[in-house]
Amino acid sequence: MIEDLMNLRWGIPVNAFTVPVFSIAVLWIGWRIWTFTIRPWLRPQDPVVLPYWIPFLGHSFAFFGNSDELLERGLDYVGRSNEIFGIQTLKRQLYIITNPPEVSIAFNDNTALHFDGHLNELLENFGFSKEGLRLSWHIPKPGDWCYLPGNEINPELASLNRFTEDMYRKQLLPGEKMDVMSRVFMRSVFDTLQWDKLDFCTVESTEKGKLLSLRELCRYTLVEGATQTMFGSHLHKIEPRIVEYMLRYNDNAWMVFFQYPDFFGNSPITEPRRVITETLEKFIEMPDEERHEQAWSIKNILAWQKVMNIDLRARASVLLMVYWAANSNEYNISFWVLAHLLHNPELLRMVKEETEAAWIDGVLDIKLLRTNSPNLEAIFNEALRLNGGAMVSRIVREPITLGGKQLKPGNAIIIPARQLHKNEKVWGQNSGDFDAFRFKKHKALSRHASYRPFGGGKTYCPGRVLAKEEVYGFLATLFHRFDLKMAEGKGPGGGKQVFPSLDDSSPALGITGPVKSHDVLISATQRVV
Ligand code: HEM
Repeated sequence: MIEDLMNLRWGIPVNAFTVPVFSIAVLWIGWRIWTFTIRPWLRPQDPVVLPYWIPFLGHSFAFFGNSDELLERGLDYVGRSNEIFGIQTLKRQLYIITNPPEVSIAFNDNTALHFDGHLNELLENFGFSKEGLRLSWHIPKPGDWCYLPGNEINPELASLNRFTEDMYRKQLLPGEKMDVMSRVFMRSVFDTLQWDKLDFCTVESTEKGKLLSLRELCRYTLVEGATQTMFGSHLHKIEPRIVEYMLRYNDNAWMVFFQYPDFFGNSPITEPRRVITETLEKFIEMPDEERHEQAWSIKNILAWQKVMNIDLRARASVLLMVYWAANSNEYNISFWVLAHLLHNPELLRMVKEETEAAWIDGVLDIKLLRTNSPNLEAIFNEALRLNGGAMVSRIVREPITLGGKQLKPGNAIIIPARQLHKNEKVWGQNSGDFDAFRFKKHKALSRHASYRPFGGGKTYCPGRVLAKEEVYGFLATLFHRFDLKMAEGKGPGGGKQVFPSLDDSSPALGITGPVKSHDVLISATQRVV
């Protein structure tokens, strides 16, 4: 029949090459018409799937490349109505949720939409074996090796994963334990930001002052600070270049999250991942009394991991996950806030007034700074809005109808911050522009369902208040010790510097940084304080 169709109908010569090619073409056209025209018409209750060319592979490559562009294409496909649509990856379909009421429902539903399935995948991606995974969910029962009633570490006898979550929440949410972390962080910033120690970000030094790279200034200072809050100086003693490796890890961390294939061990994530994991393993193997600078939560997590007897690699993987969460966003958000301030001297002056007011008799009052800086707060929120690209994910565990669409178990939902933060129906026609006073003029916007820089629901970032203290404290120290302005004549052709662009070349996990070759060069002089 195929031969008849080819020869008689279209006059295509019939041979061993044309018959299979023609058959595949017919099948492919049939698949496209069925999948993207007939089925959506027959099943309007299913989310519309953004059309793709290759069955099974779907949008996998586009998602790993520029996921932002792919999601925007999806929004265009549904007429920017914000109805739920699907994109197909190798593993499963991803339902993209961008309509504020549905976002709120999705964050609050912990039954049909579940984080644990996603956590299992994350743990495996980070290096857990099947056995490690089994042990990490095991709830101690009478008679078990790990059943230690009356123990002070885990009195509720929770599974290791639940215990770990409990530990970092207790450590990070506002209270005395968070304050300890904040103080350690600030001590590190005070130590790093010394005029004679700025080599790590100095591009040029003259008698009049220094030319600094904003990018390097933020990257090193903030990751160094976060490392100290969790591990004190222990990791540095094992691996002096730990901050450099962590930054390289961060630059490519999406490869771990999305299981990007590592061809022949040459992936840019391979070396930093190996070095950090080995460093953490050596840290874990140190006697407890020698790890005296570690954070309270790290000490407890390691103690219960030991009771559960999970393998060393799995123990290090958990630490790496928490270490990554604690340091991967602050340097990028600091970069963007400072880039806006340096490009607008009047904004810089206003913010400096606020940060200077928090220095009382030479001591920085971090609580005063956090709660009493309305301009800085508005600029911080706006920078989070424009550059926050987290894609929160949950696995669909039970059938659920959301926004009139039926979501199928086994697939996943994605709530993409960037698309929520650019929704013109919420943020207006200038949603893509930086408006320094947007959040000052409309205070309720920071609580809007379409504003999610810190995620939401069960995994709502526990470090959000600490993050604010860290970023504000960094800026306050910088402005107190140095006079900074945008360097003149460093732009194209010796002109004004161009505002850096967002790097959207790979899937975003949190605050996205600038394109790698973009920076802001700063003229800095030392202030006499
Ligand atoms: C501007 C800075 C920060 C941003 C934008 C940010 C963003 C986020 C987001 C979007 C999530 C949710 C991820 C998800 O649901 O998949 C999250 C979770 C988390 N964040 Fe942050 N974060 C920041 C700072 C911090 C800091 C400073 C720490 C710790 C010191 C931290 C620790 C965590 C932890 C442990 C989680 C996991 C919570 C859970 O799964 O229960 N974050 N963060």
